[in-house]
Amino acid sequence: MAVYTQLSAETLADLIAHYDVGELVSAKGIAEGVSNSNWLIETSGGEAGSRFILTMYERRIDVADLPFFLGLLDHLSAMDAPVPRTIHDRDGSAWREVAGKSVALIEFLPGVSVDRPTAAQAENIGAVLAHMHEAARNFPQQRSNDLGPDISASVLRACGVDALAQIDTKLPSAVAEAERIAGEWPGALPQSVIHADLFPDNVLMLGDQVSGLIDFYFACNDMMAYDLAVTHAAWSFAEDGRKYRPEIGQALMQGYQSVRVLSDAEHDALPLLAQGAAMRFVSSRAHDWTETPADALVTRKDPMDFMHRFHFYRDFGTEVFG
Ligand SMILES: Nc1ncnc2c1ncn2[C@@H]1O[C@H](COP(=O)(O)OP(=O)(O)OP(=O)(O)O)[C@@H](O)[C@H]1O
Ligand SMILES: N[C@@H](CCO)C(=O)O
Repeated sequence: MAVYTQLSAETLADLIAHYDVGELVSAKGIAEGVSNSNWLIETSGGEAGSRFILTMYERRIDVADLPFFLGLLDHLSAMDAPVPRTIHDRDGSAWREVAGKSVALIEFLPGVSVDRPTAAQAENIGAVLAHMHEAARNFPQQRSNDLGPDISASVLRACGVDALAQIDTKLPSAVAEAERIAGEWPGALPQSVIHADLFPDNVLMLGDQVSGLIDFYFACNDMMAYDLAVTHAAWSFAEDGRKYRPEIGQALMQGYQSVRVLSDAEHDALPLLAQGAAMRFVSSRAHDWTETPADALVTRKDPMDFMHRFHFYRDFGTEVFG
């Protein structure tokens, strides 16, 4: 389910008429995703092509952040990173208002999201992530990370021990662990703009090669090694989310370092950064779980998958990152 707002054919045709992309031919709602409404748009064609993604920003995203998110896509695509560029309307704007909400027309990229990555795919995603970090370094806009380790701890505290225990009796221990991580968090590792949510469903692939990085709506200025840790936590575990796949984790690290070699300080911080990355998803998933009724149309994501990953990094992180 990810079309929250119904738009009539006339409204969509009026909207598309503001862009130099030809006339609207078809618009199909996209089922994947939970945050925004998305449509696959086909037009009779223009310089920018004939297939696009139309995204309507529904919730969570602060409209004041759109210049950062959409400007970042344009910056990265101009640097040849595999990210969709935004299509600007005839007045030069990267977003418009429809039905009281902001919308953006975005380049359609080919490719599919993989459920079970191979080592070759993981190696390529590592290399593409490092290229993206390098390409984003001179992006002029700033956005702070509003889901850092302090926030994970305060979100978990706000959920409350009772609510956490109702999800799983082992979940309340996350509060003290999140506070410890926040207290030990490194301060001065190299930064760039990071994706911060590079899960397999946010990567499009053609064979072994990444054809698109999408969903930059958590992007922010933060430590590059933290983004690598997020990606490691998101990619290197089997389908049930809990069994480490060493060949994937190793290939990801190798791919990343084939483009950008980590400093000793970054390397030494990885076990802690990976614990913080896992805890970021424990906290947001626990928060969403307590806010979403069990019978809601949106499937709730299990915070315990990432609690297992957190334990793994806490107990074996030094070994895993060598
Ligand atoms: N530029 C693109 N090119 C091709 N397909 C895309 C593109 N952007 C999005 N999609 C498709 O639309 C789906 C939903 O997009 P996305 O993941 O950004 O949704 P969302 O609701 O904004 O985010 P979330 O995953 O956080 O809920 C993706 O799974 C992908 O199939
Ligand atoms: N990718 C995240 C959702 C966005 O915060 C998760 O799987 O929990």
